Formats: sequence, structure tokens, C-alpha cells
Amino acid sequence: MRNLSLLTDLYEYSMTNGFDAELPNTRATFDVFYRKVPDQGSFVIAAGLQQIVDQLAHFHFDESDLTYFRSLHLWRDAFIAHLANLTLDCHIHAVAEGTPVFPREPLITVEGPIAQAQMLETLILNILNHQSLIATKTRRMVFAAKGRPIMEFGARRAQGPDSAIYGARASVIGGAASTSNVLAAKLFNIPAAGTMAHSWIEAFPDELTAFRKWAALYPDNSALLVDTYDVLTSGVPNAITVFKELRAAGHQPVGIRIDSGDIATLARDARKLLDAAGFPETKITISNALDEAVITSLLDQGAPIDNFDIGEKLITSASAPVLSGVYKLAAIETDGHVIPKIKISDSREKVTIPGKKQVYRLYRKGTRKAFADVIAGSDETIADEIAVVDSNPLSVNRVHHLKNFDAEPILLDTPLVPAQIPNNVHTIYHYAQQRLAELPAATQRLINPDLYHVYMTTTLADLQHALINQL
Ligand SMILES: Nc1ncnc2c1ncn2[C@@H]1O[C@H](COP(=O)(O)OP(=O)(O)OP(=O)(O)O)[C@@H](O)[C@H]1O
Ligand SMILES: O=P(O)(O)OC[C@H]1O[C@H](OP(=O)(O)OP(=O)(O)O)[C@H](O)[C@@H]1O
Ligand SMILES: O=C(O)c1cccnc1
Repeated sequence: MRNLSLLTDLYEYSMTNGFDAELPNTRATFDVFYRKVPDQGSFVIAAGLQQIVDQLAHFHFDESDLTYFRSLHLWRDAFIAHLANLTLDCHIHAVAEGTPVFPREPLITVEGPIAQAQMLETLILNILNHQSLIATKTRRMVFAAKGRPIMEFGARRAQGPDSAIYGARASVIGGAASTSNVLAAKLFNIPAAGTMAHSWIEAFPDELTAFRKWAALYPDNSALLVDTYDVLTSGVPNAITVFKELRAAGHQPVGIRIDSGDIATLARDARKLLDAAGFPETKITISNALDEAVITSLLDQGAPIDNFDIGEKLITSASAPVLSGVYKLAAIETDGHVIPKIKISDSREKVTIPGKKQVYRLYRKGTRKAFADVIAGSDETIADEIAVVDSNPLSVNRVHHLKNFDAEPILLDTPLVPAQIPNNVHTIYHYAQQRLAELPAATQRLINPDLYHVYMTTTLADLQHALINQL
């Protein structure tokens, strides 16, 4: 594991250098949350907690870091000396990886000495924003594919090694069945999968020879790429010839991959040729700049596709490449006295919700049908009946009285001990599936999803108003 303690913005250290001197006995609570869901969806799948905990558990500065800090001539020697002996005294509460989360609700809260908690902003956001974005994007593609497996093929088009590796991890949390990225497969125990490139076919004198050579090497894994010359007059007929030879030798042919052209038409015509030749069980896999819109369109056209291989638009979340999670001060604490803090802005969306908080998922009583989330003060009791307002500052400030629910806190005390939090991506994926199944179907659809309510208690709303008035 690399030490990423320096992966932060300079201003974090500039502030920390000052906090260390000015507020040495002040603790702070920061909230991590986002405001806008990518792709006009209604939720984000939280991902990346394992890597955050890995980093925080090993957070330290080595001699070369300290030498570099000194060379900048920016910060006090005493501060750099404190960094040399730093033991992180921060406590985090976080939603479990795979949890669907909604705008404005804290996904992580960090509590600790202000000089330490401030330092963690950029690293936590970097990891969480990236993996949550890719898990969320993949979930959209998986949803569109309606049960057909998706293979993650994005390494070559990812924005650098980290986004390929951790993007592959996040894609599995979002529902990808496998990855072509061997390093990610090894690191995270993801099934590694793949077919062949056009170069394999071009390298041999003709397509049939290339297919035969492949089938000889991989008789039980013979997915043949059929679009190098012409899908219907060359690729599929040659594949059928090789499938017959494989079957005669006692093997089960796998299928074909189509990577260009009008995929719906080609898949339909290829299916007819394969069926007519006696290979109805062979699979048709497709690729070529796929995303959830193309997948939906292809399935609407009735294209007989069994698997989707997806690279660039998944690994870069091309249609919505940013998740703008933020890290905002919610409270400070000196001598046991907690002071809630607020950021006021002319842009109402940017006004923060002050104070230490917990998030509750509300279910209709006696069911696992979630109907709303409520942001509450961490010291509030969520009783049988609660008064809440919409947490969206742009909505009408009407009080709702909620009752007949079961409330589950979703921000969990998360020890900074990597071995104590779930890290198996398949387990996290199944957890995500369970949590998704609790949400209303209308919230999960891709186009114009129904709004899922995120309320805050009137106690929190009153605190927010009081602080705005006071300031
Ligand atoms: N029947 C179809 N309906 C909707 N989208 C399709 C259909 N067939 C292909 N596409 C998608 O249209 C986009 C462009 O396809 P096109 O065949 O023009 O590929 P290209 O990358 O421009 O060229 P090439 O075919 O040489 O790879 C791709 O995202 C592809 O997946
Ligand atoms: O389109 P994506 O979703 O990123 O899927 C991965 C792509 O990577 C390969 O293309 P390659 O790099 O060989 O180039 P190509 O586009 O010319 O096929 C493969 O043939 C897919 O088309
Ligand atoms: O295995 C494949 O077919 C593959 C892997 C990465 C990118 N394109 C294709």
C-alpha cells in the first residue's frame, strides 16, 4: 500500500500549521456529503471506504516528507515536528460501502483535533468521489442490461493507473461481473475475463486460421471476435466452422464478440446464422463505446445480446465525469463544549447543515421498504413520530409529521482498522443489492427517477435558522 498522506492540497497544511498553534485543544467534526447526483440519477452508491480506512490507519509522514516540508519554508518548525510524531486521533462514522446515499446527507463524518481532521479533506474526497462515481455509473449500466452480465474493459481508456485499478473495484460494487484488468482482478479477487483483439486475427494469413489457432489454445474459452473483416459473410461463418470442429472434439463453443457496425442488426443476423447452424446456446457479446443509453436502445430494438463489454464510458463515467462530494465543518468542540458551525452563502444550495449529525433510513413499519431519509442531530432521539422539513434548501419549508416507521441509523462507527470493515468486493456488491432492493422502484429508474425524500428534523432546521439569523 502506498502512503498517500501527502496527497492533499497545500492549503490544508497551511491551515493545519495555523490550527496547530492557534487551536491546539479544539476538536472538530467535518461532514462529507454531495449535492448533485451524476446523470440526473437519484442516488449515489457509496464506495471507497476500504481505501480510506487503509490510508488513515497508516497515516504518517516519513523523513523525506519532513525534509520536503522544511524545504518549502512555509510552516513552523514546531508544526513539522508535530507531523513527525503524528498519531491520528480521528474517529469516523461512515455509511457502509455499497449503501445508496442521497444528496445532502453525510456519508462520512470525521471527528478529531481540528489540525488533524482538516488535513484529511482532500484525500478522503479524492477516494470517495472517484469510487462512488464509478460504482454509481456501473449500477446504471447494469440496470439497463436487465440481468445480462457486464464485463469491465476500461483500463486502456481510464485516466491513469489509479482510475483503472480502483475504477475496476468500484465497478464490481456497482454490479460488473468481471474485469479485463489483471492487476485489479488480482488485488481485489475479481474474476478476470477477456476475449481477443483484432490484431490476433490480422496476424494470421486469414480469419479462419486465426480462429482455429485460438480454439486450439483455448478450446473451452473460445469467444471469437467476428468483426475484423465482415461479420456476416466472414466472421460468423468462420466461427461456425470452428465451433463445429470444437464440438466434434468434445468442447462446448462459447460464442462471438461484435465490436463495430450496427450492433442490433448484426447481432440479430448473427444469432440467426448461429441458431441455424445448430449453436443456439452460444453467446453474443458486444462492445464499442457502450453506455446505459446505448444498452437501453439496443435492448429496445430487440437485439439478442447476452453480454456487454464496457470500457471508456464506464471507467471515466464519460457522460457525468464528476461527483462533487464536499467536506464541510459541522461543529467544533473545546473543553467539552460543542459549537455548531455553518457556512452561509447567497447560493441557498451551499448553506450547510450545522452540528454533529446522524442519518436515519426510514422504513414503513414492519417492512424493509424505505421511503425517506432523515438527517438528525447526533444527540436527537428519533421517536415514533417526528417533525421534519425537506433538507433541500430550494424546496418549500413545510413541516411534515412522520409516523409508523422503523428508523435505522446508517452512519456507522467505523474503526480505523482495515481488517474490521468489509473489504470483499463481492460481499459489498451483495450488500449494495440488498440496500437497493429496499428503495422504491421509481427511485431506481434511469430517466426522471422519482424524488426520494431527504428530510432534516425541525430541531436541526431551527438550529440552522438560528445560526443564519445570529450571523
Ligand atoms: N443499433 C444500434 N443502436 C444504437 N446504438 C448503436 C447501434 N449500433 C451501434 N451503436 C452504437 O453507436 C455508436 C457508434 O457506432 P459506430 O458503428 O458508428 O461505431 P464507430 O466507433 O463510430 O465506428 P466502428 O463501427 O468502426 O467502430 C457506438 O456507441 C455503438 O455502440
Ligand atoms: O469501446 P469501449 O467501451 O472502451 O470498450 C473497449 C474497447 O476496447 C477495444 O477497442 P480498441 O482499443 O481495440 O479500439 P477500437 O475502438 O478500434 O476497437 C475493444 O475492442 C472495445 O471496443
Ligand atoms: O478482452 C477483450 O476482449 C478486451 C479487453 C479490453 C479491451 N477490449 C477488449
